[in-house]
Amino acid sequence: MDTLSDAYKAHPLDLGDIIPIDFSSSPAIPDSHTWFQPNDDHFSSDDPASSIPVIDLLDPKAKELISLACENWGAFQLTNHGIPLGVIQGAEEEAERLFSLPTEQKLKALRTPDGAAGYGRARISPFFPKGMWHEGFTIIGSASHDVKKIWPDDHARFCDIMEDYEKQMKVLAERVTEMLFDLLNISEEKRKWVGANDTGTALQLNFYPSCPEPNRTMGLAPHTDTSVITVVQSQSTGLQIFKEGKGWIPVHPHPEALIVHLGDLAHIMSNGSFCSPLHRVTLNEACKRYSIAYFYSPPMDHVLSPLVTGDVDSAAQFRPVTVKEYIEIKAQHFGNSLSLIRI
Ligand SMILES: O=C(O)CCC(=O)C(=O)O
Ligand SMILES: [Fe+2]
Repeated sequence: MDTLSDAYKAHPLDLGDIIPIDFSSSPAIPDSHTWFQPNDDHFSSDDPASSIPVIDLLDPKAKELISLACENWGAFQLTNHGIPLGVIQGAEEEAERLFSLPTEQKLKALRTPDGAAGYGRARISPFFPKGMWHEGFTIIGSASHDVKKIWPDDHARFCDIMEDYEKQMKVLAERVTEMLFDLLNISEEKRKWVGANDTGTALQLNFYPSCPEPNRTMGLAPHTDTSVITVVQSQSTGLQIFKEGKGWIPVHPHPEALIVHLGDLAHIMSNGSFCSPLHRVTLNEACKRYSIAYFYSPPMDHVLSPLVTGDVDSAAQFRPVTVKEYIEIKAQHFGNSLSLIRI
């Protein structure tokens, strides 16, 4: 069975697109990381009332509210999600412990040019002319192979905490995915993979160092996720979601919520009725920011075919593709990928 790592093998990156700069020794923004000039107007105004909805998973109307959020935003914040606070905080503390290490130590676990797991720049970096104020660490399956290189004698704590975090995220992701599939009337046959052990999951730890001139650079550049759903934890502001006609809308993290985004695979499966939102991360002068994203997708050989109802209007918008094929298209064509499979 192919894995997520196999899907990336055909598109190796340059080392320059993998190695982050040493942010601790960058008192100013270097030209390589300058996205905007001081007077550029690129941040939208902030109206907290018109951001993504906060939905209580135990609300009897949760399914309907999720349906509306998926149509309007492709994202929502979820409370009463069942993941203990200790698990969330424990994972964030381990992410912080890892990213606080000296650069030489983190570079021991640098991602290989054709690999998907390990330490490095965001995988979307080659599609942008400028670097991002960000470091990432990707875990696919067990973290121990990479973490042993960083902490030869002390990797068990990190690995155990991340493994437990992933297990709990999987249960939540399955629950939310089943709700989405109920809403879309997806058949038993097409949802058999939910709950299986060979799903295409990945855990992405993100670190955004504090930044001397936050308005001139970028934390994470605009992108859509490839997953069916992504569950993100972060207690800090910075995430923004693009809303057609309104611009970039900040997400104000609810202290007890996790953020759920739909990815391109959900957009394809729903035949475009649910959207995979463009999102980005901005920076802060005073605070560092951490986030952990759990990507949940079907197995690589699963065929995605858009849901088509009996309506004349609902002819399939996308040709059928396997998950692996779509990930390979995205690794090469990034933001144009959906249009490349459009019928
Ligand atoms: O840091 C965040 O809040 C979002 C991270 C994200 O979008 C990603 O890892 O794909
Ligand atoms: Fe994302």
